[in-house]
Amino acid sequence: MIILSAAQTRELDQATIDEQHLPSAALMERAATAFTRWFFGRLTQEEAGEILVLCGPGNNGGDGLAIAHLLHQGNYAVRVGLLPAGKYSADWQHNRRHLPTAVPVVEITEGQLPDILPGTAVIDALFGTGLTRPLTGLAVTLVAHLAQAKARVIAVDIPSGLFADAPQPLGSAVVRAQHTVSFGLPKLAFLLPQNADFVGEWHLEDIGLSTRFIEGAATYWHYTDAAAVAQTLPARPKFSHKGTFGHALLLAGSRGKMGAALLAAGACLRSGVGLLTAQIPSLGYGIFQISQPEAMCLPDPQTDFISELPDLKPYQAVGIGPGLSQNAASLAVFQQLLKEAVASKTRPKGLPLIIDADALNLLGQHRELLPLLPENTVLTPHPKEFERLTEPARDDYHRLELLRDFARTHRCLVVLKGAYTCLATPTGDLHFNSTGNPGMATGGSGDVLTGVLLALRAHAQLPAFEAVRLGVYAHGLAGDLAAAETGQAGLVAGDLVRHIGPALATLTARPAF
Ligand SMILES: NC(=O)C1=CN([C@@H]2O[C@H](COP(=O)(O)OP(=O)(O)OC[C@H]3O[C@@H](n4cnc5c(N)ncnc54)[C@H](OP(=O)(O)O)[C@@H]3O)[C@@H](O)[C@H]2O)[C@@H](O)CC1
Ligand SMILES: [K+]
Repeated sequence: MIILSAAQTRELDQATIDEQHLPSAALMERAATAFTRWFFGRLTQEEAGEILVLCGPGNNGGDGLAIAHLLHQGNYAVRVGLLPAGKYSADWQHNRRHLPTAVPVVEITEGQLPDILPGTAVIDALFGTGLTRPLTGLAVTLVAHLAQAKARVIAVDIPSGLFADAPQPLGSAVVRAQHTVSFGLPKLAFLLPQNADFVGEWHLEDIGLSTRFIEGAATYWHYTDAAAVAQTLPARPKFSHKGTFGHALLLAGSRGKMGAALLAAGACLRSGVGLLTAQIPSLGYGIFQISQPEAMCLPDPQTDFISELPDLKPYQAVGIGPGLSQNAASLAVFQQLLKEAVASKTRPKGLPLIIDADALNLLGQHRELLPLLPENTVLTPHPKEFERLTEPARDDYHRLELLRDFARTHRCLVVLKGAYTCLATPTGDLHFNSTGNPGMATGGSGDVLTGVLLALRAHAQLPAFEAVRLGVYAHGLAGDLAAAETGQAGLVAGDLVRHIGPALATLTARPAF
């Protein structure tokens, strides 16, 4: 799925109207019908009580009027509050004329704000994607009134006052919704932590927007849903052998952090790698061999950390970082790895690398190493690690700019971890992930991701970008499958390892018939 700017969303609406020869009020009717379908499925007449629909002067307000009409037809008790303005959109006027007189309508003024009892279901249709500036005057008073009333707020398309694709000035008034029911495509604003309190839980409703326009639209924002990754993992041919799926090398672990190495190794093995070798400090040799009998183990001469890089010839991908520690010896190993991973005659694209955790911190301290990264190297920072590689971000939108610039400049794949993990590519595209849950905010989740990505990058048939997008999605899906069993609070990283196989199974190609 793609994500469009507010301006492109307007073009999409227009393209749909033109292509399908629709009166524009008919598209609005579709939006209102989709919204009420969602609403009917969520709240009965008794649960909803008397609903208040707040309508602004544009098409978002027009949606609100059409929604009020449909709720009334559905025997819900509904009243409308209108935000007065100098001009109203044509479709707003159409829906205002057709609103049954049995629906009470009040024009809101500073002196006459609507009564809202705690728990009242309020539908926010004040402003949508046509917002051109922060709210002022009466709209600000109304937003504050709504917040104070402790209402249950459901936003139509987007919470009023929130820009769909850009930050609003600090302190701007924005409606805080518990639910946002949006049309067609997700909005960038929904995916950023700074907007979470405004957007609440968001839901997408299909209103039959022009697929031709969507397919041709130029955007670098993407949303990885199930359709984007379906059948990405090649099916295993009957006559395959362990060499078919690659031999991966993992450099991980130090005293007190052997768990990170074990989690990454377990995840790599469960993600279909042919062979896995792990270079680990020798103190972990026994526990590693017992816990991961399927992996081969190279004990480092050092007891507590890694100090040597093995011969890289046998390997199709290398993962470095989980639990590594940041001492001089690990830095030397990391530098050596980067020098040897560069493109050569035998490996024209360079050696696929996954760089995580302490290896990212080493990279942040030694940015002179950045030009050595082979093309399509995978970096998996969380926001703090990313900041160490670049600079502190002013806000979430600025962080996305930094992310995009970084991936383009260094021609690498950067996985910025968090809710809606964002994968930035060398071409400047940003892919937000749709799977995962807050239960995964627990120690070791990142180590598991490194293991998954290591296996998929070692796979000969998966191109770099497809491998990483698939791995990020499958990792989140494993988290969702695990949380269904353990609950979010009870989820630990080891549960992700147990569920990564079933997650990948749902994303495997079915043989053509
Ligand atoms: N197009 C379609 O067919 C479909 C559209 N759909 C729906 O329409 C929504 C988009 O509608 P929209 O473009 O009319 O924008 P919307 O946000 O309602 O209001 C803009 C108005 O507000 C004004 N204004 C702006 N900022 C302001 C501010 N801070 N303070 C005060 N005023 C401000 C602005 O006037 P301005 O002063 O900027 O000229 C303009 O008059 C979309 O979110 C979805 O819900 C669906 O029904 C599907 C079909
Ligand atoms: K709204």
